[in-house]
Amino acid sequence: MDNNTLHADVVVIGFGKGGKIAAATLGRLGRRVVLIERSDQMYGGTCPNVGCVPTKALVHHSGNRRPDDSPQEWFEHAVGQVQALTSLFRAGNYDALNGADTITVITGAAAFVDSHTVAVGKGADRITVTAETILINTGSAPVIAGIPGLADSSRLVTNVDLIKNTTLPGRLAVIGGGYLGIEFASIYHRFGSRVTVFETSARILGREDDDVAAAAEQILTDEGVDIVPGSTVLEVRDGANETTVVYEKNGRQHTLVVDAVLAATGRAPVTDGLDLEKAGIRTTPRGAIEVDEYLRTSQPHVFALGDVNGGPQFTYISLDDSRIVLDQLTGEGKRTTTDRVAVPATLFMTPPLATIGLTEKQARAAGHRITLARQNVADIVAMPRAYIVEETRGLMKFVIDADTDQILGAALLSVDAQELINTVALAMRHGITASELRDSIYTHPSSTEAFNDVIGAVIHTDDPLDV
Ligand SMILES: Cc1cc2nc3c(=O)[nH]c(=O)nc-3n(C[C@H](O)[C@H](O)[C@H](O)COP(=O)(O)OP(=O)(O)OC[C@H]3O[C@@H](n4cnc5c(N)ncnc54)[C@H](O)[C@@H]3O)c2cc1C
Ligand SMILES: NC(=O)c1ccc[n+]([C@@H]2O[C@H](COP(=O)([O-])OP(=O)(O)OC[C@H]3O[C@@H](n4cnc5c(N)ncnc54)[C@H](O)[C@@H]3O)[C@@H](O)[C@H]2O)c1
Repeated sequence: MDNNTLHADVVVIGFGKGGKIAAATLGRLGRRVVLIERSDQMYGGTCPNVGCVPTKALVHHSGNRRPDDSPQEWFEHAVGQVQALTSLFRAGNYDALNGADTITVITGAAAFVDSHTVAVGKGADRITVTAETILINTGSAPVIAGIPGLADSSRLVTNVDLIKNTTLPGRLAVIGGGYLGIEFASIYHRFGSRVTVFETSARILGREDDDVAAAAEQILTDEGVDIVPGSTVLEVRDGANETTVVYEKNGRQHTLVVDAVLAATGRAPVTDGLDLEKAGIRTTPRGAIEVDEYLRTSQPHVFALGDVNGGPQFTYISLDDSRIVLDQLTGEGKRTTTDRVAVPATLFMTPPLATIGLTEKQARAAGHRITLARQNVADIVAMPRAYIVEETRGLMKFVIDADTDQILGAALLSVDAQELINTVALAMRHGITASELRDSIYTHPSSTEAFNDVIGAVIHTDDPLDV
């Protein structure tokens, strides 16, 4: 074969979490793997380059700014630190794969030629790769809402622009009060931007119970973030030096002048340019690649992993997708997406909001008789750590099945919540009851020992005997 025609056992399209883990594992097992990534700035995918890692590093740096530090200088320094970190991770990701004898990394956008062949590049530079198995791991990209003037605005920014630009926007409008919008609102406010969040729903964080979303909203508004729930952005109008956001709230029209507008209204699977139709690979009405519970597409030798398959958009889900695919390719072929129990999530505002399982609303709708336990962090006597680290804001809430004492769900808006939720997840997965979690021995002073108090702090029960 010439240099422009390769044959591999496995081709991976996209250097995301699931794809790279699958590539590394298969390479170690002696399979010939070709991984194709369209951008030399994206080795390792979204998470280490423009997603989880830089945003959480910015949470860290924004929290360290002292009142007398110049916002612009502090921000520029922070972006520099974050870029150094992401460069390091990017290089590490590239070397880890391309350094292996069995793995070749090609940089360029891949497209299907037929169901066993993908091509990269054009003309004399075109490389064609055929393979028995193909993994698609092309991730997701921001949805730009169809608001007049938004897509063409010179001040429209995405997570990628914000993370890389060293100029701190003086006034930032965030459209969307979900994970991305609230994390950026919290971060940029703490760096010194004047931040306004526009959310169409009656509340930000609409998936959470009202008491939890209200507590998160209160923390943000107390800090000085402006939140405009129940609003509709009608137009984004560029001026010479600034942009005007025109919006409606309670039937009245208002304007806000800003320096940047962040689109945070969701992310859609990336399938553009893949020429899926040439391979006979179907997509869903929402634009995701259609997969079964083993992540096989409509072509059984082609798998789709991570955000592109329309599943929950988290790095650890992409990682778990790779376990399912590897089990198909090298294991017993039993693992499926339906095996997942109690998948936690954390929104990294300050303090973080970590959630798992059913909300109170969902538990009631599902017909459970429930016991509710909830305490404000400031009132949790067993958790002096909150006072030690001077972060006593937030609350912890547990939704417990009154009949079985199993934990149905939890929402922890608290310092260290991103760690605490993993203990709750483990308990839920392994059938550890709420009482057992409450009565366990935890180190002191730690945040986990809050469970000793909170799970006993019953505020409501559906059990008639207890009323
Ligand atoms: C700002 C932000 C913060 C986030 N924070 C968190 C967090 O804290 N925790 C968490 O769990 N999740 C977080 N997420 C979500 C998480 O980043 C994603 O769910 C995860 O990265 C998806 O990984 P993936 O494997 O699907 O693919 P990705 O990591 O998105 O990788 C896909 C890769 O495919 C490449 N590609 C696309 N098309 C082609 C093509 N035709 N040819 C070749 N290559 C192609 C892309 O360039 C990209 O590198 C965050 C997301 C964002 C945007
Ligand atoms: N910490 C994390 O794990 C993390 C952080 C960032 C992003 N993510 C992932 O990325 C995904 C995408 O994040 P996201 O925040 O963009 O999406 P999202 O779905 O979480 O939130 C979008 C929000 O925008 C609102 N909205 C939609 N259209 C609107 C409009 N025209 N005007 C105003 N508001 C509007 C929705 O009601 C919703 O509240 C998340 O769902 C999450 O899976 C994860």
